Amino acid sequence: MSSVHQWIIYKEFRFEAAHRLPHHDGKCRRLHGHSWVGRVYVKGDRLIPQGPKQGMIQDFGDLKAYLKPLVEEFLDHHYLNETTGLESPTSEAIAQWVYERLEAAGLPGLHAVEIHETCTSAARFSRD
Ligand SMILES: Nc1nc2c(c(=O)[nH]1)N=C([C@H](O)[C@H](O)COP(=O)(O)OP(=O)(O)OP(=O)(O)O)CN2
Ligand SMILES: [Zn+2]
Repeated sequence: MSSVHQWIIYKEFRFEAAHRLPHHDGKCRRLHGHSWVGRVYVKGDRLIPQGPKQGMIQDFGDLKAYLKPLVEEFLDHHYLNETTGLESPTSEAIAQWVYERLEAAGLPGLHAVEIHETCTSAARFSRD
């Protein structure tokens, strides 16, 4: 009987951005900002056997390259309601938004995207 191997790695990304939740019944209705932390999780079932990426499922540097244009063009120092086009840019909605863009960019092994809005609040999006 053979065992199934699986590795999951993540790359963290950070951005400063403003948002508001226009339908919220509390303070989040008002324009405010966060130091957001995101994580993209990638899975793989084999380690690259040789060469400069030996022992990796994927190079963290390659993950960073997929994230960079998203962070620069849409997330860091942006108003998320405008740049994402989300009516209510919650952590949940932003996690899905990032996931779908990474998926469209063809990131191999994409597993999940996590968005931490504050030190105590986060959401994770993945597909079954
Ligand atoms: N499920 C969600 N709930 C809330 C979201 C969200 O994206 N998903 N967002 C907000 C607000 O944007 C708010 O900025 C964050 O809320 P909260 O964690 O309550 O922030 P606090 O600073 O009050 O956190 P404490 O650690 O409790 O002080 C609201 N809800
Ligand atoms: Zn907020």
